[in-house]
Amino acid sequence: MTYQPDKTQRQVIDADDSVLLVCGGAGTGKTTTAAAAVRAHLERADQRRAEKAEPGRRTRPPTARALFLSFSRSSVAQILDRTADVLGPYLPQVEITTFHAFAWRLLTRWGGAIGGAEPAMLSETEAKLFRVPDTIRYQDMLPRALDLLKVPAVLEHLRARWTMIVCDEFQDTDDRQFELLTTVRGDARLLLLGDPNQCIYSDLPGAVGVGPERLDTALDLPGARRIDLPDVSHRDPSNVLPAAAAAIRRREFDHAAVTAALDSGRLHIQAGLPTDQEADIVAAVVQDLRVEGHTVGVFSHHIDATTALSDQLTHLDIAHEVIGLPECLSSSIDAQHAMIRFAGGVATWRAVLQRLAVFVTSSVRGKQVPNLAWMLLGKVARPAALDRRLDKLHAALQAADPAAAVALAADAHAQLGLPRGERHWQHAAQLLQPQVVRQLRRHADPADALEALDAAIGAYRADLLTYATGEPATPVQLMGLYQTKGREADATVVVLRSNDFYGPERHEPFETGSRLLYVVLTRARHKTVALLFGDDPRPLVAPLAKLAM
Ligand SMILES: Nc1ncnc2c1ncn2[C@@H]1O[C@H](COP(=O)(O)OP(=O)(O)OP(=O)(O)O)[C@@H](O)[C@H]1O
Repeated sequence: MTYQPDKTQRQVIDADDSVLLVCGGAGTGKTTTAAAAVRAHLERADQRRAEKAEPGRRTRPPTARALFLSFSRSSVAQILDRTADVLGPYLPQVEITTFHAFAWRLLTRWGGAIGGAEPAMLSETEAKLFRVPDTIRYQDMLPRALDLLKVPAVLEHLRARWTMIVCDEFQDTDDRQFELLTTVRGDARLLLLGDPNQCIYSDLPGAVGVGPERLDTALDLPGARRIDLPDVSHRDPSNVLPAAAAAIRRREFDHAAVTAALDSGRLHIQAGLPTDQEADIVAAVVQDLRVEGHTVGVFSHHIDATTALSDQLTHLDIAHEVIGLPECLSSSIDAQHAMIRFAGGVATWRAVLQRLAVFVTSSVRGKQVPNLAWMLLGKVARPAALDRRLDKLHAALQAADPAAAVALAADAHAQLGLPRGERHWQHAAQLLQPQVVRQLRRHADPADALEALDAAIGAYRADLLTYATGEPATPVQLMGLYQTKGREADATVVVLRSNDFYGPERHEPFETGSRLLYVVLTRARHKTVALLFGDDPRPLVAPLAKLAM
């Protein structure tokens, strides 16, 4: 459907307030309208610029630019996808990024100003396995960026850069993100998009200051005004799914809106499903939805479940993408890259084993390092079969040149019999192959090619870890429940298991957990299938099981 703003959306687009808070339920058009408002702002700035460029004037004011800040890589990818048409020719004047990618960019560009060396990023998995001095972890980025903003020249430069800043999912900003936003802003207009009913990060560890009251903080800023979008979903204009999701958020499971959604088949619930057949059952549902011609979002709580399902879909030949496991993908790239470097004589075998250990650790969930990772690092005895497979890979790589090593590295997951993350490994191979070919073509000396490859991969890796890179749009996308914010698909499959952990809430009304359910149940344009595995559903979702067919 083409975007035709309604009356209230038009007010947002035409507004010129210094701080505008736009609130609305799921699918009411906050993000799309913000893109239209950015375009209108840039058009007005262009017009003023043209007026000032009268004959005789030597200098023109600089081109206006806008910054669009969001939380996750997945939201950024979808914002780009959904707003490209609305922004039209103004797209190049809009920087769309995540808070962490923004902080990382500041640190790499200006970090020297606060006395740091060129920063190197350490992933959470690497931090579990190795101690590396002078590295930055994900959670260090925002505090370090805020330190950097104390340098007057840096702040002055940034404040001159944007005349409008949009913050999507504003209800989930923590204290540091809010400080970053209000500090870099200078005189720029702020457009803040929020929905208190979608505040889902308040119980996450380290989420200081996250809560629906963040919206009041915005209204305390000088010149702030609030506009509420009408409670009409443009995602599902029948409003059947949003109304049912709203009733479920309020824990009114016997509400007429829920019954209507079930009777119309737009909401379909199955419960008591056998846990040991999860991947098969979900894959079959996805296959049926694809046959009906739907794009599908599959939401599940555990990374390990997502990875197993991904492997199952790969075997069924269903094209899909796993969203939000960037560490698993970046560590696949690193491990294969290390193998290519080993074949080129510039990395040790130990480096290959280290990178494999990081990959194995990042493909499982939880704090525990898997035994296989310790085996690869030589801290625990290896079974003879693993030793044999490693020796075979070692010999094959030693005999290969970098071009041949790419194929060996792509095959190494299967050859070594690694238990998880096959899809990521394949994806990494697809990304690496053209890079290696390009660098070998450009540089006659393979050593130069490998050096250029290092630089290209370093940049890509940082993008993945800061959620700056969007994923290709595939018809089936798998993601965690917390990554569903801002997303939409024709149909969604929500996988709920008896052993899922939905945070510290123990009793009704499950305020935060119910907001998560609301987000998850409002992503579909046409149909949502909820699949409950196991006989003992968590209290948060147990009433859904009672509604099962
Ligand atoms: N006026 C409109 N006319 C047609 N389509 C619209 C209109 N407003 C929004 N849409 C479409 O509705 C869908 C939901 O819009 P959008 O993602 O902007 O909503 P949102 O409020 O940001 O949602 P959420 O909070 O659930 O992420 C998008 O596909 C968007 O293109």
